[in-house]
Amino acid sequence: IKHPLQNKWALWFFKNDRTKEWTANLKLVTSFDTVEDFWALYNHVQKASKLPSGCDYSLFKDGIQPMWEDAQNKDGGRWLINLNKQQRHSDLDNFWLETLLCLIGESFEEFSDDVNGAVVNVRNKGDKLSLWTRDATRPDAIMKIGKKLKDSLKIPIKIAIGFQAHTDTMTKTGSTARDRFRV
Ligand SMILES: CN(C)c1nc(=O)c2c([nH]1)N([C@@H]1O[C@H](COP(=O)(O)OP(=O)(O)O)[C@@H](O)[C@H]1O)CN2C
Repeated sequence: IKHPLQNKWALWFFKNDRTKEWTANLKLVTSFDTVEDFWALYNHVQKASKLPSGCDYSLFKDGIQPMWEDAQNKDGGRWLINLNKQQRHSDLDNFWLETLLCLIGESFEEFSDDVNGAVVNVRNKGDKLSLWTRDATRPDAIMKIGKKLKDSLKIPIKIAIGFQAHTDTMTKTGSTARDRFRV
């Protein structure tokens, strides 16, 4: 028999078609709840580093849509990791796989229930990887999750990553919303 995961997860794909509105470009690929089905899917789809610019992958718990407006995301936020252009070759795919394994492996332990999913944005200006949590007012959960993510991706201590509330990101004017937390 297959090895069951603690949660059921859904992989979403976003392809930037400027003639359509944002939500129309977001498609559910499939969901899975066993280790074997995760690997079958992971080995089947294109690597993030090979996607055209403007595309995203999202992996979210089944029932949560990878958008701010979802009831389970609206009060939350994201740990955001900005990659430089060289990192598309050196780190992007490893970081994304490591993040996927943290999600399906419930690596955030007692705070795994705060984790809703993760997004990788493939962009010419620099790729981004983010981990979305459900409540931006839970510093203990958010800080533990951020530290664990940073450790798992082996991001150097001196490189700071920030957590932004989705309400700030939605209404931001500049490039990135303000950090509520930093590790
Ligand atoms: C329901 N709804 C419309 C809606 N709901 C959403 O949840 C949501 C959006 N819209 N997003 C739209 O994409 C633009 C690029 O964001 P980006 O994160 O791809 O980053 P870049 O600017 O392409 O680097 C955002 O500015 C926003 O327009 C992004 N987003 C998450």
